[in-house]
Amino acid sequence: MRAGARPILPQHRLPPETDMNRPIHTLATLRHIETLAGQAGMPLMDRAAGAIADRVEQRIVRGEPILALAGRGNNGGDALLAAARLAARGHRVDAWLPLGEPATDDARRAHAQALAAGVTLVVAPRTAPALALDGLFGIGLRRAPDAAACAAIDWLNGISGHRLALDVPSGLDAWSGQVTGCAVAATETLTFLADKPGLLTHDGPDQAGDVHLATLDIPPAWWPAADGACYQPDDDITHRLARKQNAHKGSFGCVAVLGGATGMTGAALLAARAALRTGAGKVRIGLLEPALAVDPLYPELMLDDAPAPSPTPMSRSWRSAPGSVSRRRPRNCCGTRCSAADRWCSTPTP
Ligand SMILES: NC(=O)C1=CN([C@@H]2O[C@H](COP(=O)(O)OP(=O)(O)OC[C@H]3O[C@@H](n4cnc5c(N)ncnc54)[C@H](O)[C@@H]3O)[C@@H](O)[C@H]2O)[C@@H](O)CC1
Ligand SMILES: [K+]
Repeated sequence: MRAGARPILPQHRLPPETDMNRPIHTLATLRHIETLAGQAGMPLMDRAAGAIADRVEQRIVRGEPILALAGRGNNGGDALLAAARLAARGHRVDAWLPLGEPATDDARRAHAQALAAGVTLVVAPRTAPALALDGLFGIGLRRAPDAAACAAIDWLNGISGHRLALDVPSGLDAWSGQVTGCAVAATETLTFLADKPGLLTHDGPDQAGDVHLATLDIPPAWWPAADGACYQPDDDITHRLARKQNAHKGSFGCVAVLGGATGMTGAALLAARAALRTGAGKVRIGLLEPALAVDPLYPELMLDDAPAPSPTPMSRSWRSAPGSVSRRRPRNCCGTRCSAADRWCSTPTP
């Protein structure tokens, strides 16, 4: 890093980069990391291009046609620089810029390198590619794609080949996960630096396909504490929890789940099962309308009636559970409402 260019974000720490717990950062943090990399002379686009080219070579065999679809920003730059790398490795690569010439210095440099490496610029795709790189828009999407962008996106969505989205599928809002207008339906997304919230929520999971992360070797000290994490437990999570052999359910805390108004038992059960699977020792469900004596899949769950309304004293077990509760019915079907005054909380609803 250049002298004087120090990271300014607090609480630096290593982002946990396991498949089970991938950090999620705000787009502002990613932009800040990008700035630090620029100050340090760290070639992030080159690293992204290398990761893209490696990924492409896992998907196709030499000789199959590749198309790089590039927008005007650095997302397009990623596509063009990857195209340059692939052409230099002997692949057959076309590049299509349906929105016009590159508009950033890095993208212009990538464009020049692509041409120098033998990438063919086309005004319309010549043939159906075996793989297309989607580099129209990344985290710089500012508004719904216009007609020209949607036409290119529609074309891309119509090919039978592999659609590899770079950073995020073009048209998807990298923060909200929403699609307004049109978006690439990727078969796979290679995202850079960290997972984007938009890949994980709303339309994101449907649009992104399989998501892979290329961290681009950012120094761990540059990362602030993550704003969230993509938690992906496998079915055997409990065997990964570090526990003494001589432990029992009383050693790992208690979770209380309240819910299960008439016809809504499932939400309470799912929440309670999730608590068990993530390591809670005792999990009690207070059903507003008792419908079950036991959960046959998770018989270790303790099913109960929801406790009586305050000020009636609650049973000892419910008093020891997190928070205190009232038996007042939720005001919507799933009881989304949480209130400090009412002191009950139940499951969220869309
Ligand atoms: N943030 C980082 O650290 C890194 C960023 N990289 C790449 O750079 C991307 C971000 O690049 P940019 O900030 O240049 O942004 P983008 O390339 O995502 O998009 C910006 C361009 O699209 C135009 N645009 C935005 N919305 C539009 C719309 N609805 N219709 C038509 N044009 C529209 C803008 O005018 C601008 O020309 C990332 O997604 C990633 O692919 C990578 O090179 C690696 C590192
Ligand atoms: K993209």
